[in-house]
Amino acid sequence: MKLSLLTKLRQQNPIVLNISNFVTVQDVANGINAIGGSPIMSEEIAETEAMVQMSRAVALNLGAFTEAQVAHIRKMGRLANEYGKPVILDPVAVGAVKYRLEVAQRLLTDFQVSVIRGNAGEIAALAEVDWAAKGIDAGEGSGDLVEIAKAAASRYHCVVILSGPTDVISDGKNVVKVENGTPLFQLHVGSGDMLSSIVGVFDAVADGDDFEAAQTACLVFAASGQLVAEELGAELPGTFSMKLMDKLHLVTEADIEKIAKFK
Ligand SMILES: Nc1ncnc2c1ncn2[C@@H]1O[C@H](COP(=O)(O)OP(=O)(O)O)[C@@H](O)[C@H]1O
Ligand SMILES: Cc1ncsc1CCOP(=O)(O)O
Ligand SMILES: [Mg+2]
Repeated sequence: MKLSLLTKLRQQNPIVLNISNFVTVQDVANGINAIGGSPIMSEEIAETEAMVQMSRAVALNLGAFTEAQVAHIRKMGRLANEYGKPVILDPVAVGAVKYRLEVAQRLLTDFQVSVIRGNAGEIAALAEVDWAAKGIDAGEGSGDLVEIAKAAASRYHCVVILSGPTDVISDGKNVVKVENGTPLFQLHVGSGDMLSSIVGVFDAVADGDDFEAAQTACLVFAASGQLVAEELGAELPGTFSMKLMDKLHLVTEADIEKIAKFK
């Protein structure tokens, strides 16, 4: 775990390029901004090369794409590989819709991703493990989360974050579990999307260490939410999302160290 990445990213304010979905785009942009990165979103394929060149990481969210956007996503992924920029993929609802899974799997053969971040239902689908995903949510399953994360990481040759009550992060061999968080995350649509793009901010300054970037982003994000929930002391999803943005901006390495729970 490399908490110093938090200070480093705030000093460097890296640009992170995003393909977002129309549901959570505002949260994702502000989440990147609040933690200390500089977000940019794009919907025009003609500007892809310039966008990738000026960015330090690329976060591709498959939350609500059209067929035309798949070509844009493919071009962005390939250019990111060409220019050596880390790519984060969020495979939203691939466990619930076969078409989405097929598109995600095709994209994963078109370019190399650095990190895949999804919930249990999404990562199980990519690893081809039986699981009953429910829409954008993890759903129900009985598989071993560590084995599922490891299998997906080995299969796609990247780091995998299987998020949930415990975040499981694996590079296919090594595994780290982050146990911080709050169930309030589940009451805010866009928590996962924010995390995926924030992984991009950490990876932008991690000098190629995707595994460290992924772990640290998970810890900072989950611990920030936990701190907000503890301060709130009540189940208030609207206030939670507002205060989460404040906390992402204000949280320090020392605040996180005090409550960090990982192994
Ligand atoms: N029940 C929970 N308890 C603690 N943290 C949680 C819980 N559910 C989700 N989280 C946290 O919420 C964030 C988003 O993860 P997740 O809900 O799995 O993504 P998605 O929104 O894509 O389904 C992660 O930081 C994760 O650790
Ligand atoms: C509701 C919804 N529908 C398509 S994408 C999306 C948002 C998913 O956000 P998250 O996975 O972060 O909860
Ligand atoms: Mg999600």
